[in-house]
Amino acid sequence: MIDIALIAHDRKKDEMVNFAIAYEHVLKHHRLYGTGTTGQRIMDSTSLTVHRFMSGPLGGDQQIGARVAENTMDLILFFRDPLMAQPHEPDIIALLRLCDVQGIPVATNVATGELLVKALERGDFAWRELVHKYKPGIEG
Ligand SMILES: O=C(CO)COP(=O)(O)O
Repeated sequence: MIDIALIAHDRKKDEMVNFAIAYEHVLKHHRLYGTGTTGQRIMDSTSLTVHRFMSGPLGGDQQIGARVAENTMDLILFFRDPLMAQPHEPDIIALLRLCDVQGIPVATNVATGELLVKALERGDFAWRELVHKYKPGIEG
């Protein structure tokens, strides 16, 4: 079981909901987190439970970024809108930067998201469970 963050910009939320429906059988075995609206949309359309942080523009990306900085988030699925300026662009860039700092897999579009979830399904994220196990103070 790993910790997965699900985030989608407004024009990508339908895509994220469809993704969550399609891969519910995989996602249901993991701890799920999301920004406020994305998390709610997923819960409205699936039987998944998503721990919701703040909405993105109000700091949700930063809250997830804090988990990444602590090395307690294992996979980020962040379907971004490349054609619409976001008021919280610095928060988004900060989150992606922290993923690179910690070497956390991050998908910024649905195609990459599918590849990572298929990798998750076949056990390629087992190494992250070891990170949880051997990191003091982190739930394992
Ligand atoms: O803005 C977001 C990510 O940057 C997403 O936030 P919401 O899921 O609350 O819409």
